[in-house]
Amino acid sequence: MQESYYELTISVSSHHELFSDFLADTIPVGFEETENGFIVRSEDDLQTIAWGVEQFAQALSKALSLNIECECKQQKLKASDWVKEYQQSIKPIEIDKFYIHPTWDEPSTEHINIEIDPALAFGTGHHPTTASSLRAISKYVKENDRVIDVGSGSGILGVGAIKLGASVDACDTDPVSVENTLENAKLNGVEFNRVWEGSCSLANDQYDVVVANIVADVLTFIAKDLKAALKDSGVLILSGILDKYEDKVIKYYKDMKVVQRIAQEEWVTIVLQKENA
Ligand SMILES: C[S@@+](CC[C@H](N)C(=O)[O-])C[C@H]1O[C@@H](n2cnc3c(N)ncnc32)[C@H](O)[C@@H]1O
Repeated sequence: MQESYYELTISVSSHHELFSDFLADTIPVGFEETENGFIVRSEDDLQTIAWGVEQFAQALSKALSLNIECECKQQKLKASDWVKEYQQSIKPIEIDKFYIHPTWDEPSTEHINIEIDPALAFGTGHHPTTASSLRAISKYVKENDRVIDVGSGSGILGVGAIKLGASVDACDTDPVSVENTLENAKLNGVEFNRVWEGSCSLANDQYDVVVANIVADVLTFIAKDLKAALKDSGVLILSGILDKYEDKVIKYYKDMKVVQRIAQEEWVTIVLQKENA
């Protein structure tokens, strides 16, 4: 990593969108949009870009017969180790039976450890929806259970269930998440029974525990599939629900009984069973 980098701050008095299009079309690096302009950062000197932006502002002012003010200021800044700073911000977290720790931290001797590489994907256990799903898994998943993690993301929930002795399938509509699920399983020295790209409509089994930490709307769209994947005695864990949408989601599961509700911040996780279970 270089010891310093250049930061170009561009302020424009109007026509923000046209400047944004110009930058997107002409500069080889990304940029940040601010309230009155843009910030460009690069390890290379950005004077040429500053010159180009000023020329564009002049041409635009002329074409529109307006006075569009544009100021470009470049500074050379000392680079800090962003990766290290980010890593230090991710702390291990204890969730009931589980201890979720980044690869660079020591495991616990008293918990079931889940190792995570936060560079991989969503799902470090720090988000309330993941944390409360893990609480529910900790309580309801038993040894030899068949479990499916629908919307597996990093695979953290499925990995937790495998470590409790379950045989676990996982699926996600996002191919990158599918890869991350497999990578995190490897990192934790465990194996999923089956992992696929897509949703639980492609499951060819019924499960003792179905867990889906997705958003409220999706939980309503796939309600039928989630219920079909559940054994009669099974437990369905729904998470990713903002409390304001809880009633809306529950309407799609009114043939089931709520056996537990876990609220954390503005999020709720609902645990359901079939009425006759
Ligand atoms: C909020 S993340 C949860 C990740 C992980 N299970 C956790 O608890 O941290 C939701 C995941 O659901 C996936 N997803 C969205 N819609 C889906 C669907 N219909 N079926 C399966 N997965 C879906 C997304 O790609 C995303 O990876």
